[in-house]
Amino acid sequence: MSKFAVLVLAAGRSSRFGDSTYKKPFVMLDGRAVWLHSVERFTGRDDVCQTIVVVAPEDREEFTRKFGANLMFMGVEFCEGGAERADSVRAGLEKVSPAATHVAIHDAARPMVTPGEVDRVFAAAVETGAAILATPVTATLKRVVDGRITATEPREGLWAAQTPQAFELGLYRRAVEASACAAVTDDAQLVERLGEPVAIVEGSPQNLKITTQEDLVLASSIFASKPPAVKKAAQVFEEDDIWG
Ligand SMILES: Nc1ccn([C@@H]2O[C@H](COP(=O)(O)OP(=O)(O)OP(=O)(O)O)[C@@H](O)[C@H]2O)c(=O)n1
Ligand SMILES: C[C@](O)(CO)[C@H](O)COP(=O)(O)O
Repeated sequence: MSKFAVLVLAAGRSSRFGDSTYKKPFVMLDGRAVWLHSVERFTGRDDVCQTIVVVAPEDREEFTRKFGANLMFMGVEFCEGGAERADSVRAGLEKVSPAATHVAIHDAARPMVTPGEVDRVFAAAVETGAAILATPVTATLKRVVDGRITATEPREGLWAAQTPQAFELGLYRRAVEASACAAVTDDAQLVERLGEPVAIVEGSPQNLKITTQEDLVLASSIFASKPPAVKKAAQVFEEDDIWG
């Protein structure tokens, strides 16, 4: 049976999150910290052998003080991330258990991912070696220079990448080793650079990444729009659509 090590990335600067006391992985959403929602999508899965939260060095002390009990109760590990996303991924990779056959990398800032989406992207990664959640681009895309439209870009074939992004572990280690210190904004890019195929698994726009304060409002309204009983029951039974 395939076993996934899951890296939940929470070590960013939240610079687009505006004036907030806490960085976005640590703000409350529907009564729990954003990072906790994300981690809960993976802990307790039979195909997950390890979950590692990656936090910024400057957040380590407060994170362990506030959430140490949660980590211990859930059997979740943590490590310090780096200045760039790829540095945080490398730090997490160094802790991956020898029992793992695959690695999944998930933004802590994407707390709305559903168990069914995780099922599908994990299955695709086992089948193909590399897979990511994504949604087809539906907006009309404009290229803008100095506040003026300079072109309308064709959107045919364009998808917006999400996470989890999941890979056969050996493949991903090769991709990271070959990448030097590439400035990449997602994890699939490193595998693409090897010339290896990465499968797309269609997700939902509800698997939004909390980047700005407005995204937090959107995420809160999605939670609020679901009857608590259904949401709770679904969470207990891990149904595909936990939103009922
Ligand atoms: N060096 C980094 C950069 C990002 N992340 C994580 O990767 C996810 C997606 O990144 P992003 O939304 O860009 O988060 P930030 O980098 O914090 O946001 P910003 O660019 O606004 O500072 C987030 O959960 C973030 O914590 C990380 O672990 N380490
Ligand atoms: C990984 C990602 O969430 C896929 O859309 C996105 O690339 C993260 O980018 P960011 O610049 O770190 O927000």
